[in-house]
Amino acid sequence: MTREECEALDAADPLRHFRDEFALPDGVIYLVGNSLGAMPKAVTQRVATAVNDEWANRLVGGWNSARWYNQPTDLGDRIAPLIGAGPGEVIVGDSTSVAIYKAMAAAVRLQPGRRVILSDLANFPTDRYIVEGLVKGLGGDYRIRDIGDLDSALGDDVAAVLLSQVDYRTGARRDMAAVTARVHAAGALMVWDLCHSVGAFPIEVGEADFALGCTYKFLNGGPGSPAFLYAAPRHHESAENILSGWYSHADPFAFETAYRPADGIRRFAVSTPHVLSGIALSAALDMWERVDLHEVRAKSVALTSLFIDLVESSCGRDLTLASPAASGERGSQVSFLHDNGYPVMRALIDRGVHGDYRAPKLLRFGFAPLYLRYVDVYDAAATLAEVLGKELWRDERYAERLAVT
Ligand SMILES: Cc1ncc(COP(=O)(O)O)c(C=O)c1O
Ligand SMILES: Nc1c(O)cccc1C(=O)C[C@H](N)C(=O)O
Repeated sequence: MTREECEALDAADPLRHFRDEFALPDGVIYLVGNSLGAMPKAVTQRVATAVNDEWANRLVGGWNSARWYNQPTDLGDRIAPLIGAGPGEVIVGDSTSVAIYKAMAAAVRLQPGRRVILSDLANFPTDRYIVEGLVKGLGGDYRIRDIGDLDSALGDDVAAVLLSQVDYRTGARRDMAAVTARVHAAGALMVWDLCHSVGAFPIEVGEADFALGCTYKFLNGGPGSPAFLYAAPRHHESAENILSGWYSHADPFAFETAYRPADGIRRFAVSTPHVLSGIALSAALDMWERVDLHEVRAKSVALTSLFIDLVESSCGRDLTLASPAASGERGSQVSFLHDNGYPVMRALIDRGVHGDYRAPKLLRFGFAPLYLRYVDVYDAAATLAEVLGKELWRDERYAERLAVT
């Protein structure tokens, strides 16, 4: 494909108008929307209003008049359609790690007599660390088993399974419905981490028991924006929130001495919402209400396929594709292996192409269809070919490790 052909694709792109809604620095091709999404311009005004009007003038009254108190469920209801859930099924707050803790604790305690949690060693480390902490906290004879081959790992001792739909390293995408059905057939509950899925393509939570994810990647909620947690309605009455803070109480402002869980999804809240972070997220969700996720998926497949084709034809000898070659098996990212992945990525970023590096050898590129153009993909592949072809990464400046990679 030529650059002119990419320009023609951009001109015909049904999502092209969304790019103007983002603040993007000049000269940057941003391929890290799978880590921290770009900022929707509308956030500036929305946060300014929240601070200067709602906080400054309404003071504590803002909990009622600005609906800060309702933010966890208001935002949850707006995220629900993005994951195929309904109103009253999603709550927003805390971080993904905290949501994992709550979901896994609830799932395990719904399964008396089963003591094994299946966890994927390749999952993002926090998922694993949180489950290890939970097992210690629960005491008794709870234990973790690595998934490896799912069918052999499933048995009548398995209480719950935790998996990411999209692998953070390779971008490989699992079939949620098929996996959930296999887990249920073995009598276990299914908990999905949707961090790398939400906003990247349409999701159907379907029969899943719990699902959670962050809002700062493809949803563009901003650094540290709150996480979401879905609980299937069939569990609302019986599941327990291990972090039984006052926001999960049936009547928080009754200040009762005894804990009584709220009905519905509110029982999975914990405490005071991070209101300003939620406000930034709400501005991003205003935009998502106008987005067709099927168009997002179609463009994501086209962008990732184009990038793979261009990179393999220009510098295929230097790199090994770590993502699935079949587009149906990928999320919205492409990863390549290179022995000197870290300095290669630093050299790329220095030339305006922002991807990220995951130890030990991975170059990772995320494709956010709302603000990326086909020409960006073309130019990014050309810059990568130049960095590799001229060995521009062999510069001592690129060896220094930054704290966040
Ligand atoms: C799959 C996955 N789970 C969880 C997290 C992060 O969790 P938290 O938002 O709690 O830092 C990330 C990325 O940071 C992730 O990629
Ligand atoms: N959550 C992050 C952070 O607090 C600092 C830097 C990066 C992140 C990320 O989100 C990384 C991302 N989950 C990953 O897939 O590697």
